Amino acid sequence: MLAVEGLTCRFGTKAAVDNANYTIAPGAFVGVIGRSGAGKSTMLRMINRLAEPTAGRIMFDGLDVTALKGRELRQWRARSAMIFQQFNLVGRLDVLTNVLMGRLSGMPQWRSLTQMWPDEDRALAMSALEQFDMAQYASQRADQLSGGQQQRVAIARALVQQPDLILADEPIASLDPRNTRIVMDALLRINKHFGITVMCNLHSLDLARTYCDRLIGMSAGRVVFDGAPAQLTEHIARELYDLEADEVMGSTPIHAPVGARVPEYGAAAVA
Ligand SMILES: Nc1ncnc2c1ncn2[C@@H]1O[C@H](COP(=O)(O)OP(=O)(O)OP(=O)(O)O)[C@@H](O)[C@H]1O
Repeated sequence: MLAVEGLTCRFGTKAAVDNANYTIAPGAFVGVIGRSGAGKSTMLRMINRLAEPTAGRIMFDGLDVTALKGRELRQWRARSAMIFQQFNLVGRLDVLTNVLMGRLSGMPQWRSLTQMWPDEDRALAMSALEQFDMAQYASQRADQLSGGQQQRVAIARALVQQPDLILADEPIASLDPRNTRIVMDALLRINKHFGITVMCNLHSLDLARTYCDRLIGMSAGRVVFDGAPAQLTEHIARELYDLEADEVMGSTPIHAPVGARVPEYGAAAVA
């Protein structure tokens, strides 16, 4: 269980996140929504401790995440895998090595320097690539892949960290509609098949409604909505997004049944 208590992050006088309070049960798929600048990235980055809270606490299963330092903080970062809009792969390295990077935190430093990966780690990494139909690209340089493929490699890397929590910061922001769907399906698969909690920042309300079982709506740093997608009325959505409402609510519904559907092995294969 993740518990956020009075969580605040100020940059100068401005509160990017202002007194956020919520709990997230294991296995949830939570969408963090809101217009640009609402504080979504800062919220996720604080949970991973990439951004330092100014006040408040983050608790995870009794662990005070806000107090962690050194090795314990590195362990927490492995348990709360981040996925970024720009994938953050090492372009000149092959796909398999990029995925194996997700195993680094559990490895002695001398071994990580030699890049002599244990067989079981290689097997785990290949299996993660297979989950997202990327195994055939294992020996290819990461920078030769399309954006959607790169993001699937990043998701495979997150998966081999064997995290408790995946924090995805606008993971589809630079993808076309087809790859958006493939990547969101990959996250849904991780969530439903492996039971890993997912928190995902999304600009598109349509996507958030389609994939998430709970939405946290932010505006000017504050949590102004917290509930099931069905509870987010058009009226609240318009308040949340203001002038951006028409843009994010879209005109074409995305036909993916909410919640229960888990993409089959290979469903993401059509890249
Ligand atoms: N390192 C920083 N220094 C100063 N201000 C920052 C910093 N990071 C974020 N902010 C400010 O905090 C506010 C929230 O930013 P944040 O990136 O968390 O919002 P967001 O909802 O993720 O927006 P977007 O969807 O555009 O990424 C913004 O006003 C932003 O300018």
